[in-house]
Parts: sequence; C-alpha cells; structure tokens
Amino acid sequence: MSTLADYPKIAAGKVRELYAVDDDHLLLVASDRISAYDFILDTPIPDKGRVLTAMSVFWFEQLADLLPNHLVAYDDPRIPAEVRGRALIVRRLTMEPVEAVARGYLTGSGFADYQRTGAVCGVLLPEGLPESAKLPTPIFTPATKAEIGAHDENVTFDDVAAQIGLKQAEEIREATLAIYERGAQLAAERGILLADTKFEFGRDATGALVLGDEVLTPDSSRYWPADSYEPGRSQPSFDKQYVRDWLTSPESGWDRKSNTQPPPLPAEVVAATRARYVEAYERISGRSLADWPA
Ligand SMILES: C[C@H](c1ccccc1)n1cc(-c2ncnc(N)c2C#N)cn1
Repeated sequence: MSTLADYPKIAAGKVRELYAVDDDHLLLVASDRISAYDFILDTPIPDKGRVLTAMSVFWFEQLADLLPNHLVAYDDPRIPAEVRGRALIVRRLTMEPVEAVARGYLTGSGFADYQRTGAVCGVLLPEGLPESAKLPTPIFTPATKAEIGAHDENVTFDDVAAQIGLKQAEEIREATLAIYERGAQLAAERGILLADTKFEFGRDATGALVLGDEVLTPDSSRYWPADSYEPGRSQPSFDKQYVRDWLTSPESGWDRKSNTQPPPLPAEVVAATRARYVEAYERISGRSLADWPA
C-alpha cells in the first residue's frame, strides 16, 4: 500500500491537492476543508472530502454516455489509506486552459456582469431579469483560471476560440451545456436546483476531449434547495448556508468587512453542515454514504 509521501505533489487548490502517481496517472485528493467568504476556514467538515469524491464518481457514471472522463479508480491499492474514500486515481490529461462554466440562473459574478452590461461573457440577456432569475436557456460563460486566492475572470466564447481554436471552443461549449442540462434535470427531480457549475476539460493522447477535475459537486457548483427558491434575492446555499449564517451572526464576533480570518466553527454548525453535504449526496445519487469507502 502506498503512502501520500510516495507521490510528488504537483498542484494544490484551496481545498484539494493533486499528486503524480506515475507518467500516466494522478491522485486527486479532496480535503475536509471548507471555504467561505474567500477564506479557508480553520474548522474542517468531517466527510466533506468523501462526499464530494463520491458525488464526482456518481456523476462520472451518469455522464459516461455523453463524453469520456478521466476517472480510473476510486478504490485502488495505489490510493493511500489516509485519503481512502476522498481520493481518485485519474488519467493524466493535457488540460484546456478554460474554466468551463454553465449558468442556468443569474447569480454571483454573472449577475454582477449582467447588471453592468446587460450580458454575461458576451451573451446578451433579456432586460429586467432579477437576481437569481432562471435564464430562458442555460448559457456557456467561460472564465480564465485565476491564481490561488484571485477570482476567475469572465471571458467571451470568442476569447476562448482565439486562445484554443474555434472547433475546440465549440466542443467545450457543447459538452458544458449538455452536462449541465443532464445534471440540472436530475438534481431538480430531487428538489435541488443546479444554479451554475464549472467544469475542467483535458485532452488525451488522441486529442479527444475528456471531462476532468471534480464534477457537479457543491464546491464546483451552486446548489439551491428548490423549495425555498424565490427570484429577486440571493438564494441560500444548500450546503454552506449554516456556515455563512453563523459567520455573519453576532454570535461569531466576526466582521465580514474586516478581512480577518473567520473564527472556528461551533460543533453544531459543523454537524449541521456535514449533514447537508451527506443529504445532498444521498438525495442526488440515491446512494448511502455509508456504502462509500472510508
Ligand atoms: C485544477 C485542478 C486541480 C485539482 C486539484 C488541486 C489543484 C488543481 N487540476 C487538475 C489537473 C489535471 N491535470 C492533468 N490531468 C488531469 N486529469 C487533471 C485533473 N483533474 C491540473 N489541475
């Protein structure tokens, strides 16, 4: 059995790490860390890494008829015991330099761009849409990858085509929208709205487009509870709202405008947040987290 120290770390995100296993395989590790208000919180959420890994595997299986993906294994002797259940063996790809975002609802940076310009990533939208409006049809709103800590920059389809080629950009747009439609449909049937989501694609040695990274997780997507959906205001996050509400309540003693590290989370907020991640996975996949490797 390997240990994590056997594998060189080749990339790190806010809550994930990427290690080299061999020339053709990587280890994609999801931590239990959670971020809120652009801070990585001091308090981990137990099983968050397992839930998000299990969710990606569920979606890779659901989407396999649409396009190939980079998943090789999730229960494998090459996965060190310390990260079992929250790590994937994936194929090494040549990643496309695009954050492939699909939006079905108008929120976040998309809503901000719309308020300023009437468009998102060059896609003109009808006038008078309120915050959180469901869009007439889902849109492809790409972004460039930002350095850690910075926000991605929204760009146009033409910018992407200029960077990677028109055919390649069209292929990514088509795949992004097809996967979003599939994910939004399945989630809605289970009472969860998929407001938007971000994919990363790569190319294999044959040049085929391959779905990489994590897929349709609450970290790469905005999940909203359908039963409280109301256009005209920001929506509660399915998974992070307990954390956001406590951090912005007087009880935390934290001032969001202070740009200081948020305080540790109380046990009841951790427990409630863990429960929401587990609920999101079990409702969407119809599977039990108890059946997932630990
Ligand atoms: C953005 C993401 C990342 C994940 C975790 C931590 C920091 C960054 N990342 C994924 C690759 C990557 N490279 C080659 N082949 C692949 N199959 C993948 C994947 N997935 C490079 N970066």
